[in-house]
Amino acid sequence: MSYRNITFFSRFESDILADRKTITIRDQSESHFQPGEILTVARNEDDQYFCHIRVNAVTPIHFDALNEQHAVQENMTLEELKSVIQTIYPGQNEFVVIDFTRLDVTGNVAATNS
Ligand SMILES: CC(=O)Nc1cc[nH]c(=O)n1
Repeated sequence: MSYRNITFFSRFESDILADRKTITIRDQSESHFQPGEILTVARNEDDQYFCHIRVNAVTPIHFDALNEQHAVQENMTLEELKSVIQTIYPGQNEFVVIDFTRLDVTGNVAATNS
């Protein structure tokens, strides 16, 4: 079976593999993912595969509505999160929050609390 792809910057890889990062905030160009969909995850810099994730929810959000809960789910402070998003997407305000669960190599949910 083939899955759609998503990439993350390599600096996020360790947090994703440790289940410390369980959301990603993307612009409209990546708002097409669907709840229940399984995605193949690779590093943005070298396209190296590193895991699969299951999409739990895709929720529109304005930049100004980002809050502490999002920051916790990104394993960042809110200040860091807003800075990261403004750097990746300069001048943009409309995003989606993609809530995801990492899958283990057998395709099962990896974390025990999901
Ligand atoms: C490659 C890329 O855009 N990666 C991003 C963007 C926003 N959030 C995130 O976790 N990763």
